[in-house]
Amino acid sequence: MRIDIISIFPEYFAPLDVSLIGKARERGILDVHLHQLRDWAHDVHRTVDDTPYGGGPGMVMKPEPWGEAIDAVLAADQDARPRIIVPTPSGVPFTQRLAMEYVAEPWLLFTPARYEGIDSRVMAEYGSRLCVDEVSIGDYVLAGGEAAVLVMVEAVGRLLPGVLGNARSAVDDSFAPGEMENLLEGPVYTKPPEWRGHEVPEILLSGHHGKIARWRRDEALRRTARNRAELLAALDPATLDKHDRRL
Ligand SMILES: N#Cc1c(-c2ccc3ccn(Cc4ccc(CN5CCCC5)cc4)c3c2)n[nH]c1N
Repeated sequence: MRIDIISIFPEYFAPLDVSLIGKARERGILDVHLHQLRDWAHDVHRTVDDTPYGGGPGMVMKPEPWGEAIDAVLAADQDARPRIIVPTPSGVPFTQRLAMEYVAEPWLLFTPARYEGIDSRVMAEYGSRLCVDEVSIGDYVLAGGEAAVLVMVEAVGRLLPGVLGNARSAVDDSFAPGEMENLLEGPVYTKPPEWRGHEVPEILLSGHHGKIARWRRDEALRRTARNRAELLAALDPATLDKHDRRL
């Protein structure tokens, strides 16, 4: 998978050099290209913003630098077309299901903005011939889109084949489509068996895999009911057997 990111703060993406994503890049599973938007702002001050038409707070990012920058990225591979992902507070929710859709794409182009966002003509220009998604990572307001790109790149990158390794499968994730979809993970434990008077639940030491699976599902249901009751309502009744309903 190729990922391009255009930003006025490319240094914001230093975290993509480390850990899971950094290793995936070293192994050639992921190919990340960072671009400084100001390289396509040709005035002496490398200006990328201006006042909003119609008045209103803040500044809006000018269309010209973005248009030239996106054209330059598209020219990198004229036989392919990236899916463009625009982080914005007014976008569709970014979910595990959307991450699974994105991991199937060979090429993603992220356009994190600052100020009050990008002149709307930019995505109108590319939306006529490319897939352009406006996406939000949550119902709170950030100062720009870079943090959202870090979140999305990690959520998508960890799903790439070979990134998580054999020890872990994304299929077991919370929110992953399937039986565990809409269920939060339950508690996890490791050695020692007793720590400051706190013991590991006996069932987990029993070696009885069927009972352990049932206990984990019960705990997942309890935590979901406690922290995200609305997700329980979305659970397919067929996946809730009589035992679950007892909880
Ligand atoms: N993903 C995601 C995001 C973002 C996000 C993503 C990208 C940018 C680019 C700039 N900002 C700052 C900003 C702040 C307020 C507004 C609303 N204004 C009211 C009047 C006109 C707009 C628009 C932008 C961004 C914020 N915030 N929260 C998320 N989940």
